[in-house]
Amino acid sequence: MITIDRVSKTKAGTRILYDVSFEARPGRVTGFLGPNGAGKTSTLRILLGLDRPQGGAALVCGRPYRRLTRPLMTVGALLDGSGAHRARTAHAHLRWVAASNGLPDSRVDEVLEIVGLTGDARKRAGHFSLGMSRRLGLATALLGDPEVLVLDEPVNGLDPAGIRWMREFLRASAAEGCTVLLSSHLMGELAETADDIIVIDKGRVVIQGGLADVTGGHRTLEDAFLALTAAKAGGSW
Ligand SMILES: Nc1ncnc2c1ncn2[C@@H]1O[C@H](COP(=O)(O)OP(=O)(O)OP(=O)(O)O)[C@@H](O)[C@H]1O
Repeated sequence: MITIDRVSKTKAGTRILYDVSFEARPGRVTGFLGPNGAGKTSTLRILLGLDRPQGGAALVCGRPYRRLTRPLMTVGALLDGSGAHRARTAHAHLRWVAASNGLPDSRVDEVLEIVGLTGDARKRAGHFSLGMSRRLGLATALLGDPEVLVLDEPVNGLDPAGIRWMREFLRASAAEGCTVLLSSHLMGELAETADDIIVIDKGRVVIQGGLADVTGGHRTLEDAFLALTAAKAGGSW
C-alpha cells in the first residue's frame, strides 16, 4: 500500500507540488501520468525518502520510507539508470547490494533470471545498453522480494519485446498481491498495463480513479489526458 497524503513541495522558491493525495493499492497496477514537469519524479522521490516534503506525508505500508526497518524488503524502486557503478559487473553489483542488506547470494541469480540478464551477468554495467540497464535496475529493486514496486518510466529504453515483458511482469506482480506504482509518458502503455490512473498536472492531481472512470466519455486514455491537462494547448507533452 502506498499513501500520498496532502504532499506539498517547494523547490528553488517555486511551489512544485500542491497537496498531492492518492493511494496505490495491493493487487493493482497504478499508473501515474502527467506532462513534463508535472511533478511525477518529485512525488516519487519524496515517497522513496530521497527528498522531504514541506507538508503532508508519503507512506509505504503505513510508514515513511526512512522509518522502514528493512526498506529493500518492503519497497523496490526503479528510478534513473541501474544504480550500478560502470566498472562493476551486474553480478558484482547485485551481490554488493544483497550483502549490504543481509540478503543471501542465491537471490542474485534468481533476480538475474527473472529479468533475463543471466547471460550478461559478468558484463560491466558501463557496457550495458539502456534497456539492459533498466533490467539491472529492476533486478536490484527485486532483490528483497518487496511487496511494493515504484517505477519511474520503467519502459524507457526498452525495445518492443522488452516493453511487453515489463508489462507482463508488472501485471503478474500485481496478480500476486504486489502494490505497483509506475509513472509513464506512454499513455497507450499505461492504458494496457494500469488498473488505476492518477493524472497530475502543474503539481496538482487533476483526476484519479479506475482506468475506465478516468477515460470516461473519451475514446482513449490519451484523449482524456489531453482534455484534462495543459498539453492540449500544444504545451509540454
Ligand atoms: N532541483 C530542482 N530545483 C528547482 N526546480 C526543480 C528541481 N527539480 C525539479 N524541479 C521542478 O519541479 C517541477 C516538477 O519536476 P518533476 O521532475 O517532478 O516532473 P516530472 O513530472 O517527473 O517531469 P518529466 O516527465 O519531465 O520527468 C518542474 O517544474 C521542475 O522544473
